[in-house]
Amino acid sequence: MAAVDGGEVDHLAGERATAHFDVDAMKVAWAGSRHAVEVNDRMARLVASDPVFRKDTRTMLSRKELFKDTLKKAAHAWKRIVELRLTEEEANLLRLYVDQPGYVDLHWGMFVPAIKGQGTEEQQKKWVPMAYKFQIIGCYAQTELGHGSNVQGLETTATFDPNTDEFVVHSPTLTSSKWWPGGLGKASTHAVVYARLITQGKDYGIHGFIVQLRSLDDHSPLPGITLGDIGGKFGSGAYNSMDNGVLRFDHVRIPRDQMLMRLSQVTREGKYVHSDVPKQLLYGTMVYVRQTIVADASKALSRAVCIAVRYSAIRKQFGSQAGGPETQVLNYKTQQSRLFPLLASAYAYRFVGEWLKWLYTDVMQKLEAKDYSTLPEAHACTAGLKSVTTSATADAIEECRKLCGGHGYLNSSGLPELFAVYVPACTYEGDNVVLLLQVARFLMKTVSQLASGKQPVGTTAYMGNIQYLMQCKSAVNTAGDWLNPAAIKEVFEARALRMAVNCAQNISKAPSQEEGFSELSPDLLESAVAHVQLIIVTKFFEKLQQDIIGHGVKEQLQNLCNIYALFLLHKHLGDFLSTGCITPKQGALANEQLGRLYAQVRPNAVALVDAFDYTDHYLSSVLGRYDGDVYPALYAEAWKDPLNETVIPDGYQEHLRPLLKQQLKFSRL
Ligand SMILES: CC/C=C\C/C=C\C/C=C\C/C=C\CCC(=O)SCCNC(=O)CCNC(=O)[C@H](O)C(C)(C)COP(=O)(O)OP(=O)(O)OC[C@H]1O[C@@H](n2cnc3c(N)ncnc32)[C@H](O)[C@@H]1OP(=O)(O)O
Ligand SMILES: Cc1cc2nc3c(=O)[nH]c(=O)nc-3n(C[C@H](O)[C@H](O)[C@H](O)COP(=O)(O)OP(=O)(O)OC[C@H]3O[C@@H](n4cnc5c(N)ncnc54)[C@H](O)[C@@H]3O)c2cc1C
Repeated sequence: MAAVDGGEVDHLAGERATAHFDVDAMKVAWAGSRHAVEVNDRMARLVASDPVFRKDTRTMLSRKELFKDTLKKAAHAWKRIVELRLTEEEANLLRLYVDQPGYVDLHWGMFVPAIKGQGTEEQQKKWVPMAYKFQIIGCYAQTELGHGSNVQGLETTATFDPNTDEFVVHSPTLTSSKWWPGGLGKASTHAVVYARLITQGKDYGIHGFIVQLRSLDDHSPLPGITLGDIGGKFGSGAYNSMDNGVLRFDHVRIPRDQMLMRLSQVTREGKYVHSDVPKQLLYGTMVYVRQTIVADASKALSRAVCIAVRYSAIRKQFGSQAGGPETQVLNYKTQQSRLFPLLASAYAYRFVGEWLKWLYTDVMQKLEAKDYSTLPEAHACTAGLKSVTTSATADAIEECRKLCGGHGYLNSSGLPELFAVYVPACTYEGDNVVLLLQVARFLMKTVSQLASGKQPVGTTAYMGNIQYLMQCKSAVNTAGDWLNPAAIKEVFEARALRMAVNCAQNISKAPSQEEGFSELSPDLLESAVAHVQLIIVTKFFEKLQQDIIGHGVKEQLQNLCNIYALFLLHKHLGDFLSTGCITPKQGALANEQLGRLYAQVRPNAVALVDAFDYTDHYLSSVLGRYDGDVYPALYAEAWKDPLNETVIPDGYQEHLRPLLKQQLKFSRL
């Protein structure tokens, strides 16, 4: 302890020695089970030890080279999966650790789930085995040039022709061109295409269809199909490994049985039949993927935090008055107050992601049994958590870059690429604002039902306690009182409920519900965020109720949970004060407690990021190296840049030399 506080520990081995808990046990808490630690570790090492999966020069490749490299890695990964007879769990992890966005993400992440979720048993029997063997490659073609968020506004048509028992898929306008689907541009042979179903002259709205795009012999586009890549995207390397595509149909015919018919069918005669299920199940693939994106948020955030914590323990600046050692930047209170809430958030998102996976599985089981009652909550939770965790993670990666000073801006830090790959998560699978408005709509409905005596359940159950929560006052008296989970939960519940009720009351004053909702939408966003943050805090507390084994592990998690909650309270102090949930004095006490908690995390910080168990290959950061040997690595990395291949740069003879040797002088000189 003294060594850390005194700034004498200048390498990561010393940092690890100061930890007050069993890191291996924390690895189990983080991964979910001992089995999960073992399989993660094995797959990460398998990837790290394979030269085909190297990624250290990735940011120096041209777009074409990068794309070819992605095809090579995907094919090699598949070869290893088959050769080693990996299980589905192992194969998913192997792909995760390859860590290069590519068509396989959409093939496994959306195309297969769409067929499984929306196809009949017969359709699944036909298509899923082909997809599982990679005899076909699929993508998810929903978004168009003119519409992404407004799914009901899509323009592509699929018109049934009873004469031939086929659908005619067509892009009637430029804006109906499919635009964005990952894997579509160059790799996919098939797509699940979302189009307006028209039969017997009537438009029945959006439905999914399996459409073959390219020849299985030579990969050329099939007749009537125009397709390609939509062009370079944000950042060098990064998401440019993905072939997001454009696709147009010119009266392309597909057999009737390629309409995904689990939810609704078109008969041989062209009659439209809708099963007895909610129409929203059409959006089921998006709900599934949003749930996986929450788990991905904790991965991305923990990577960035791991880099920033390790480097902050190595980096020293100032602090030496008499020629003594300088201070590790991790010892600066400002560095701690910026970094430790992000560390806590990584753990919080990990646990809420675990819970969301459980919720999703539970809802799916209920749907199988034709119980659709929990669907709205599943939608609100996946949409809200996707939105809050991805926005916070994107901001946090950028904050970690700044926390690493100048070196964080180098590609070799790993942070610019991580940010560029991650930031579209705020947009894809539902723009974060659009999704929060869905949560707000759900909250307004729940509030309006309170008057009728309907008891809310699940994550809105707290709203049933309206009499108390609308008028309660926090009893916190000392900074230490903020360590009581009940005190924290109460103010988070009161804040979320009061914000929702305020919005509902203001909406009711508007000429119409719709106008009120539109006018109040900025407030509704904040109300939705408050509700989602309550969910994350609550699930962290619930995690602490579980059987957590290992010396000191629970204590560390308790600290992180309190940091997460009190940091939010501090950040959104305006909400808590304006709704009268706490007093300014109580706000100040929360901040005081936060400072104490940071001091407790400090000696454990490096061990807490070690518990993520990331290989140096996966982190791909000279700043985040496990051994902390940062400077030689930074120095060596610079010499790998193509610009350093020659001492004299290309262009010297044409452009630099003439300039330096010029005879022309400005007349005024
Ligand atoms: C590298 C990672 C590896 C693996 C993982 C793999 C893949 C993921 C990784 C990367 C992702 C890469 C690419 C992303 C792919 C995409 O982006 S696909 C395209 C995604 N597009 C969207 O998300 C569009 C967003 N828009 C919508 O979801 C909807 O259109 C809308 C909800 C915003 C609005 O729809 P409307 O039909 O107009 O709805 P409404 O009138 O507002 O609501 C009607 C009622 O339906 C309820 N509802 C809406 N959505 C759902 C849903 N999903 N589930 C259940 N219920 C839903 C809504 O609440 C309303 O209910 P009421 O009771 O109030 O009537
Ligand atoms: C990297 C990447 C990969 C993608 N992959 C796929 C894929 O594989 N398949 C696929 O089908 N699609 C894919 N998409 C498309 C993606 O799903 C859409 O871009 C996303 O759903 C957002 O829709 P939009 O582009 O229409 O945004 P818009 O809705 O046009 O958003 C523009 C702005 O308008 C605001 N806005 C929109 N509606 C409202 C409203 N009702 N109230 C208030 N504000 C509003 C938004 O907040 C935003 O600020 C991908 C996108 C990206 C960036």
